[in-house]
Amino acid sequence: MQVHLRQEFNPPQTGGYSEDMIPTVGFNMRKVAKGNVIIKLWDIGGQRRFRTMWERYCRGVSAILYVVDAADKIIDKSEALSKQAMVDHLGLDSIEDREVCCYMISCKESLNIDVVIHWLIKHSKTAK
Ligand SMILES: Nc1nc2c(ncn2[C@@H]2O[C@H](COP(=O)(O)OP(=O)(O)OP(=O)(O)O)[C@@H](O)[C@H]2O)c(=O)[nH]1
Ligand SMILES: [Mg+2]
Repeated sequence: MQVHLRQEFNPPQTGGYSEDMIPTVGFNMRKVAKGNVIIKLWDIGGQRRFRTMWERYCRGVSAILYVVDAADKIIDKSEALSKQAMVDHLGLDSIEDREVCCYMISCKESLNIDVVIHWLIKHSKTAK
């Protein structure tokens, strides 16, 4: 899943939505309210056949968020890749033209999700 964040000041959409545990086809868009900030998230399909459309969704966004399965091993499972191993595998230390950070998260355990949201808000264009 790729989440592209764009900060806006539109009112949030009301009403609930269902979360499907199926691969993303095309994209999903959600607006999430956090304090007085509205975060507009674009969830883009990660399958190879969708990757040509990624660039289109990156224009003008505040942040690009890659959710990487720790080499098919997930943080809430004992065999997960360590954070440093993940950073090394992705070559994140060599990126110099933009701010990059890596968090180990678990959607299942709601681990570090709030930290990621806080980072996104702090680094959004209009927040500076
Ligand atoms: N244990 C565990 N499983 C997870 C976690 N997050 C997602 N999963 C599982 O991983 C599988 C894939 O999750 P998705 O959210 O569909 O993956 P995705 O990256 O959005 O995939 P695409 O939509 O194809 O890009 C599902 O079976 C989820 O239940 C997590 O934090 N822990
Ligand atoms: Mg998905």
